[in-house]
Amino acid sequence: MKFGIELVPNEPVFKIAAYTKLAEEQSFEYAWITDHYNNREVYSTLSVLALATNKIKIGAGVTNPYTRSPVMTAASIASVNEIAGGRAVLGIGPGDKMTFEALGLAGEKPLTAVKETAEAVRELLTGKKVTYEGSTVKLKNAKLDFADPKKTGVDMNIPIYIGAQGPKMLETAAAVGDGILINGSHPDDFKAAAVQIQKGADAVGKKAEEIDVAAYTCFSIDDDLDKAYASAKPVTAFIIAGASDVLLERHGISKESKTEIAEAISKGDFKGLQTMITDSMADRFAVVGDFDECMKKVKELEKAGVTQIAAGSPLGPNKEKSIKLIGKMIAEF
Ligand SMILES: C[C@H](OP(=O)(O)OC[C@@H](O)[C@@H](O)[C@@H](O)Cn1c2nc(=O)[nH]c(=O)c-2cc2ccc(O)cc21)C(=O)N[C@@H](CCC(=O)N[C@@H](CCC(=O)O)C(=O)O)C(=O)O
Repeated sequence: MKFGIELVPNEPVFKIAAYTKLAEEQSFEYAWITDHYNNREVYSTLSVLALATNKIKIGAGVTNPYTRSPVMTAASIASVNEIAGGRAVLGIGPGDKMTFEALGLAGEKPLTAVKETAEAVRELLTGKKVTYEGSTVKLKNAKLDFADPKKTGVDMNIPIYIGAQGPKMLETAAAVGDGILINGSHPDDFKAAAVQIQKGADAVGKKAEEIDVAAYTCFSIDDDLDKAYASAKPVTAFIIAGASDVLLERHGISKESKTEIAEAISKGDFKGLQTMITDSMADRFAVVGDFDECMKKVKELEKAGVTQIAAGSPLGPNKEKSIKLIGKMIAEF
């Protein structure tokens, strides 16, 4: 099992770099930085992480085809890769529709846009001239002059992961991605995803087992169980409020509860959410508990086919303490 950490750049970049350095010292293999327009810019953040670390792989987890053109995504991740000495990874997803409204972006044809962006970026990273005639991506002799490994001495064959949850996006992800980042923390989510992953891999003659299936989890670990659950519940509330009907049904959450939770969020009633979100609800949408509890849940995710645990927000009531507890888990895994 590989372990990664998801960090949201809603704190100063040097703080994000300190968490990443600590994660590297705890033998985490990946650091994924989320990409939302309203947070610190992902590639600026990754450049600082590249300088602050020397082993951990670092990448966007995940960017999208709309707020940046594929060429700028390729140029940005290739630049980070050169600074990091070949440690960059790139996650591409359809983007968070809610944030697009503020930007006047429609986020059309998400499957096609993600597929074409991944294909175009992969071609651009060869450093060769690229002509790509897609329906959402059009390039004519575009070339990243510096991406030629003979010039930089850095392997630009950057692994491309796809952020995916819906069935068709999961199929697309399996077909075009080296890995998949799936927002989910419960084995049932990955048993369901396995069907689409197999279908998508079969469609292009890939072996499904070659795909790194990363659980992009809501993770909350602490010695104090109550504190771990209290820290997980607000994030669980946001997940439920944005969950599809399929996800709600899979985890036994009624549409009425979803509406109540969404209303409490919009009113900022985070105290009320602590009772509205029960521990068993949190268990469905988060890896939460003390060390033994979380170890047990991670092993259940491994049995469900997960090959990378990306420990995501909130990590726990005390981030540094949680990173060290997960480090202990990595050492004992
Ligand atoms: C588009 C959407 O795909 P989805 O995978 O469910 O998207 C939900 C999220 O994954 C998406 O919002 C991500 O960008 C969210 N996301 C992040 N979003 C962000 O904006 N920033 C992040 O940092 C971020 C991180 C992240 C990490 C992991 C992860 O799994 C998701 C993450 C969907 O609705 N898919 C459906 C329908 C797809 C569809 O629209 N099909 C149409 C269009 C076809 C076409 O595209 O041509 C059709 O079939 O006609 C499906 O997969 O079945």
